[in-house]
Amino acid sequence: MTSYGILGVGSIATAIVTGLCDGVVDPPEIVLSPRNAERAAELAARLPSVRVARDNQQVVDDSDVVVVCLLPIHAAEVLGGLQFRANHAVVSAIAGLPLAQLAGLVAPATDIARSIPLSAVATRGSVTPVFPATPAATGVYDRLGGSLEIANEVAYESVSAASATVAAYFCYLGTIADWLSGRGIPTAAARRYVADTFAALSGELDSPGADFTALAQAHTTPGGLNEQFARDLDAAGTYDAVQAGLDALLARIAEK
Ligand SMILES: NC(=O)C1=CN([C@@H]2O[C@H](COP(=O)(O)OP(=O)(O)OC[C@H]3O[C@@H](n4cnc5c(N)ncnc54)[C@H](OP(=O)(O)O)[C@@H]3O)[C@@H](O)[C@H]2O)C=CC1
Ligand SMILES: O=C(O)[C@@H]1CCC=N1
Repeated sequence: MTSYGILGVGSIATAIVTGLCDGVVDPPEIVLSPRNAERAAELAARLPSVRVARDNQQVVDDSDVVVVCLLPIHAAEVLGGLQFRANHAVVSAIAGLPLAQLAGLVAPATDIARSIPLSAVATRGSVTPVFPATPAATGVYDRLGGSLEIANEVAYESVSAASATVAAYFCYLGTIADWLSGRGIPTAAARRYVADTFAALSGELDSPGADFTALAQAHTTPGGLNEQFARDLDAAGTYDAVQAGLDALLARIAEK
């Protein structure tokens, strides 16, 4: 079975390792980089097929597929200091690091893919965009809820921008909950109400075609409150700001 090495054991690596191993009958062997020792040790203690390497080079030496979960600011320094083999496969989760730059850092390895995992891979509950769809990349993510092949790197970068809208989504929900608690609803109850409301609605996203206009329409009582709120946000430029923010993300991602 393919053995995996993970460089950078933070949030997304924890989700990937958990999804690959937790509750899995025949989990893969995984070796973790030692930095963030507490997190790595916790994973190794909890998951029998996971161990912690003595250094980053041992992660690379002991694995067939190296999954890179480093922060962008650390990538060049860390990867540039490691010796890869020509037969290594590399799967990067680093946002904004293009294939051409990765290739320079992991040479002589040439089997390289980029990917955009979300934390729901921990429960094998989300599909991960990959480019290109190398067997190593689809091999990892097909164990974690599926992989979505993106046609080219330009399109991949747009998907990468779109994937970075999650924190703002929670800020939106938090604003509603805070507004409620500011009006006397106990904070815990306000948060619970907002969370339950949107958790219940998330089932509607499974509708065929995920037509967001139709979904909005289905919740718009003519002359009603939803209609007013959506119109007010539109008039305030909220949706234009979403588009502008996405444009700015893409510009940052595409800046080499
Ligand atoms: N979080 C997410 O939802 C997603 C993240 N990504 C990408 O994944 C990457 C990691 O993000 P995330 O997990 O959130 O970040 P984290 O900061 O949680 O994880 C990065 C980890 O790298 C470790 N690290 C730093 N220097 C070294 C080194 N020299 N050798 C080995 N490990 C090192 C850090 O250790 P220490 O804490 O000790 O500094 C930290 O544990 C980023 O490039 C991000 O763009 C992509 C998709 C989603
Ligand atoms: O916010 C970030 O930078 C990373 C990339 C996509 C999701 N999280």
